Amino acid sequence: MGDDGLQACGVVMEARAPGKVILCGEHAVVHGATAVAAAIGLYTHARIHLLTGEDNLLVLDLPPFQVHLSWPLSQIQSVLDLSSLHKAYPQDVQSISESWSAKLKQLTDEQLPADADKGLQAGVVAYLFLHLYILGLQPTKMTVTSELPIGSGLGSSAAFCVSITGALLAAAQQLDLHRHLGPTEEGDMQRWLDVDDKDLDIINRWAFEGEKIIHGRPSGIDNTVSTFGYIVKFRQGQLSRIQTTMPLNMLLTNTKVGRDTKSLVAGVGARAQRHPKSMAAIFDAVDSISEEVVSILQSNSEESRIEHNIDGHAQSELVHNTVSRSVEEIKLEELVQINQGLLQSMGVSHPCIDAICCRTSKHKLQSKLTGAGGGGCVLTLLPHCLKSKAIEEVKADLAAEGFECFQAHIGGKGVQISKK
Ligand SMILES: Nc1ncnc2c1ncn2[C@@H]1O[C@H](COP(=O)(O)OP(=O)(O)OP(=O)(O)O)[C@@H](O)[C@H]1O
Ligand SMILES: C[C@@](O)(CCO)CC(=O)[O-]
Ligand SMILES: [Mg+2]
Repeated sequence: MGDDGLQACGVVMEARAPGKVILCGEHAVVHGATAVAAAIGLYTHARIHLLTGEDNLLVLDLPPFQVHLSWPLSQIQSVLDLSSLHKAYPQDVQSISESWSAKLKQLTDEQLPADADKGLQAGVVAYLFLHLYILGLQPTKMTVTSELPIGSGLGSSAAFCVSITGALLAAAQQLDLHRHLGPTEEGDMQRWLDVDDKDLDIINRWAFEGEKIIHGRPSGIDNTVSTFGYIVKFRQGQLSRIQTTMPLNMLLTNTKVGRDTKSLVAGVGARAQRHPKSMAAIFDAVDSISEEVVSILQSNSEESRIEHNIDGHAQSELVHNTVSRSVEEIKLEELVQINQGLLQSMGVSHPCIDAICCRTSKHKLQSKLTGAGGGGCVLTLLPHCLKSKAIEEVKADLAAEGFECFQAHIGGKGVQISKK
């Protein structure tokens, strides 16, 4: 018996799914443009315990929200028509119906405190939907914790959906898992298993259905990066992995201004309806930026990083604005600056985001919002030659303004599973 008095029957599965940064193309990607995103080394963990039949409950613990919810299975059965579930099986990905959406909201509202975070309801509805469709009415306890700031542009909603889906499919014994032989991450004693590619696709498709419940109109880029990991180019539901030898270092700064992706995406959609031609031109410009970023990342780096002087002597780096940069870094910085200008034109920047861009430009560094904007996080490109002392100065400058800065590993693996 656990601390909470529940009878776990010994099966525990855990999935971890990374957050992401969008290097370029957010919002425009919802309207068909190309975007480039990368997984970051900050994870959401979903741990599922199968409970014995004595505890006829679905239990959901969300420590970041200090929320503990539990539904008797009999209550769920009395509210929902579960006949559609008999036809469902995990490979057959389904969308939530209007009637299920209304009933799951009702089940959620009965449990959540009246003053609960407004975005939380959608997250809980997504959990109930994914649980009932993937694992059915099996009694379980799910605990979801996260290293990501929630609602800050680093893809917490996608990591939530991907990790829950991974844990549910693992508990349903629907995943082929591979032991990876590489070293475990420093200090991480847990053994993480990779998921077979065909199963990653199923995780991704269910997680997208969860994102739709939280976001309204997601492009699918966030769940795709969280599922597959690495650096990806994404356009109209299609992804291709970007291999690069270019060092991609960035500083992430959290404005700590709360916002939600759903209303920001809706706001850009409304602007596009009011000004279809002008906004289409902006989305086109973003598409060109993303294509250029892809070609820079994929350029034969060693060769093209060498810039030739007029007298024919090669110099490996250019001195641009006092810090040495490769030609690619200079181009990338310009594209980040242009993309941020276009995001401002879409109406998704914020005075705090603008203040961070302005602060970092005083250090000759370029920044843009990442994710949905309206607050949340800002990324700042760090040229590979920038000394750690200079990085500390930028961080101190931003901290003095009340902003929180951090660095994260870029381009790691996507969702993984651990069994106990
Ligand atoms: N650990 C978590 N526990 C419960 N719900 C979560 C968790 N992480 C994310 N969510 C859900 O996701 C919502 C936040 O998603 P939102 O899309 O607004 O921001 P984000 O995903 O962090 O940023 P972006 O979409 O710009 O990358 C929360 O309101 C909640 O519904
Ligand atoms: C704002 C957006 O483009 C990215 C959010 O991380 C929304 C989406 O693509 O789903
Ligand atoms: Mg999100």
